Amino acid sequence: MKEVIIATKNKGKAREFEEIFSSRGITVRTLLDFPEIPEVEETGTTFEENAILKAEAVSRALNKMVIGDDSGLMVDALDGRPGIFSARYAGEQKNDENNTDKVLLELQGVPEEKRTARFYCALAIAVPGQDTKTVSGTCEGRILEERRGTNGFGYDPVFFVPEIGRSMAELSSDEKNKLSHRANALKKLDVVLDSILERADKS
Ligand SMILES: O=c1[nH]c(=O)c2ncn([C@@H]3O[C@H](COP(=O)(O)OP(=O)(O)OP(=O)(O)O)[C@@H](O)[C@H]3O)c2[nH]1
Ligand SMILES: [Mg+2]
Repeated sequence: MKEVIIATKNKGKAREFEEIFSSRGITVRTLLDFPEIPEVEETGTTFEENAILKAEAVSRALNKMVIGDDSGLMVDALDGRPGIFSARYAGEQKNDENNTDKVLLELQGVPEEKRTARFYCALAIAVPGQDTKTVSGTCEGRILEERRGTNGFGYDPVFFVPEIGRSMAELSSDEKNKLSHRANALKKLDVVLDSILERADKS
């Protein structure tokens, strides 16, 4: 059985990785399956550094191949914020609801053409005894003035995808998984991942 471990506790991310990998016959496990692994501190200054921290810490703990995902929203009118702080943007009150409210508040009065933004996803793949590799993917869009749709997670309800004319939370999971920052990053990991999984299958 092919299996991939993702170093995440985020249920929204976990679901997307499961959706993407299940169509290829790969089972996904996440930190929700390994509650004994301690929290990894995200002390990096870039998405890539944080993805590496998560992937390597969990790979060391389990002695297995592990993928780390560090991702977030970058709003041009906010000089790229919330960026790597996307999950903790509302400080002590951090959660998807409050983080999104904070972005909407900060963008009050900013006209549509200046509300451009992108989602960014860095993935790190850590394999015992090998150098860790990173890839990244983006998805361009713009921040709406209010929420639209209930699918997805995080900032999805306020992230408008121009090429499709709907918010990310109005897309089905299949639609999101074709164009998201996470999907775009994963495409770049495919070749590496396939060869690792082939080898694991034979051993
Ligand atoms: O609307 C969204 N659609 C997405 O597709 C998406 N991907 C990331 N994000 C935001 O960025 C933070 C990641 O921060 P993050 O990489 O540190 O993850 P996290 O702390 O939630 O979990 P973990 O993987 O670290 O355990 C998340 O919490 C979200 O707020 C997204 N928002
Ligand atoms: Mg995190």
